[in-house]
Amino acid sequence: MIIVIDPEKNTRIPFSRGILTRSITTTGVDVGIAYSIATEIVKDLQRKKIKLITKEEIRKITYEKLIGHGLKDAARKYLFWHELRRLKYPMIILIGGATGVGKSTLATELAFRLGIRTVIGTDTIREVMRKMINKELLPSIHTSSFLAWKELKNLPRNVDPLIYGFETQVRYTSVGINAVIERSYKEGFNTIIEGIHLVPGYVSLNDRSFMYLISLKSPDALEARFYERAHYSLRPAEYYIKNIEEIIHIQEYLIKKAREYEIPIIENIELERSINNIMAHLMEDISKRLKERGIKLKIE
Ligand SMILES: Nc1ncnc2c1ncn2[C@@H]1O[C@H](COP(=O)(O)OP(=O)(O)O)[C@@H](O)[C@H]1O
Ligand SMILES: O=C(O)[C@@H](COP(=O)(O)O)OP(=O)(O)O
Repeated sequence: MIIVIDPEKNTRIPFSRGILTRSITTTGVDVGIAYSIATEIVKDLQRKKIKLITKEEIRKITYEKLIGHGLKDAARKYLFWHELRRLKYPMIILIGGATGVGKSTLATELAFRLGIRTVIGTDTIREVMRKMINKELLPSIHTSSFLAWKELKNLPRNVDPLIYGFETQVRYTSVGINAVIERSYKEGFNTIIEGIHLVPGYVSLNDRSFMYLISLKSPDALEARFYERAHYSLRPAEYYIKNIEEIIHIQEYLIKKAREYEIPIIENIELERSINNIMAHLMEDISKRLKERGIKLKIE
């Protein structure tokens, strides 16, 4: 067995090909290729009869292996994410978008790639609020976001009822969301929050938060996602398809808001591409913020 030592933390853990594969996938390299590179590294270590290795040495070997495979860009990205981990740079990643566009799928995959352990859905935050504030007191949070308008009495004149109802639910849910953001910020831990209630202008952004809006413009593709989701969850596709016009109208509103607040919009057609797109944005955004703070990464 090969043991990995971390002289800084004074820890010893068994070498895991899975962990190494995951760290290589942060660069956007296909998981199959990442696995075979990790396997090559293991074989090299075994051939050289290495029993103890430091994390720093693994980093160097992996970087060189990526270069050796002609993956120069991936090698640079690999070093970037490792440097960031060393800097202990906390991130709050916010993934917004209409229902069914793929937010929770992307958030889970992103968490896996970045080794982030906390993923919170705004649906869960809304659910907690529902238990605390009953339907009579706050009807707008006790239904789906696209039906909230039906719960409101005395709708103001000259407003779009659907958007007014949606914004009302968002305004209340944002109280809980912003509390989670503040807590993550204060504690300095990595968090991913995903959900329809993350709306620019309502969600509080700070120097550690990175927001992206996920879209899926084709109604047919969105419909297919609802059927796909119904295979493994109890959320019936028909319920969402019946309301698809409202859902698409909310998506248009979210896209408008994202443009207004300069939030990157990621069209989620293919999962792998969307993830790589978000990772590329993140890398660029983080580098920019580090530069503004006068922090230089070793790789630059
Ligand atoms: N890029 C994608 N390509 C194909 N299917 C996807 C993609 N992203 C998500 N899905 C599927 O679409 C469905 C809805 O995704 P989900 O993550 O639950 O959406 P949301 O959290 O935005 O409501 C899920 O069954 C998911 O597996
Ligand atoms: O309110 C809404 O529009 C959806 C959002 O959920 P996501 O699909 O965005 O997670 O919640 P639901 O009514 O299905 O509990």
